[in-house]
Amino acid sequence: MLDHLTVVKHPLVQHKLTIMRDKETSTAGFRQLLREISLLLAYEVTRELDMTEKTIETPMQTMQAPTLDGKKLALISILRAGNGLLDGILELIPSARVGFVGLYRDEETLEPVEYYFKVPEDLGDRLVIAVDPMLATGNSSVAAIDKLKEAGAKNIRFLCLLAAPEGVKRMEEAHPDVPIVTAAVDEKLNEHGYIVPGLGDAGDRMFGTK
Ligand SMILES: O=P(O)(O)OC[C@H]1O[C@H](OP(=O)(O)OP(=O)(O)O)[C@H](O)[C@@H]1O
Ligand SMILES: O=c1cc[nH]c(=O)[nH]1
Ligand SMILES: [Mg+2]
Repeated sequence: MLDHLTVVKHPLVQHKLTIMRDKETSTAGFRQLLREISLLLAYEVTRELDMTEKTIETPMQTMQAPTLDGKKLALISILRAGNGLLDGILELIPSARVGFVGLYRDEETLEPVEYYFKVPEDLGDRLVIAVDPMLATGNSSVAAIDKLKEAGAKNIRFLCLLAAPEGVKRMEEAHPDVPIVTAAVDEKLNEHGYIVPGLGDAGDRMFGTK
């Protein structure tokens, strides 16, 4: 089992995150860095996968070699910012199945509003990795994981870039069975529900919408 919370302290992750936080970093730079960092975070969130062995012929001899066991895993992007993590991880795990949960946060209530849901049918048979760069109040990720469980998912991990302590606590209470992997846990949320020091609105910075 992964720990309930894993903070990835790898120097490359921390260096790239610092550039992403910088408000002078361009949209193109932010998007590229998110892609790069997602590969490193994917390495951590895919620890402890079930393995088996198969017989192969190397050019030298026959051997029993390790290989991943079970069905292909399912990556679930929490739209829209989740797509920034998804693209990089798909380079590493090209055969993964992919689903989408469309949610946006009402700016007044901070409650998630759902607008789309499409996931692979047999989620219950797969390891499910839900991705969203930001875990702030936790309202969006808790709602997305509620929906994934309703759709049958049993073995879920959550990958984000940046978390607030409030969001980590909320996830621990609502979904204690879901390990979280993140690059950093920041100080707190501000009065508008934004992570501080944070990096601003991940979706807007990634897509240049503000
Ligand atoms: O933990 P929470 O308080 O729920 O906040 C986190 C959510 O907010 C952002 O999405 P946003 O609503 O801005 O939508 P977007 O991805 O379309 O920009 C972010 O990508 C998370 O989904
Ligand atoms: O700081 C925050 C909080 C929620 N969503 C974001 O994109 N950033
Ligand atoms: Mg946004």
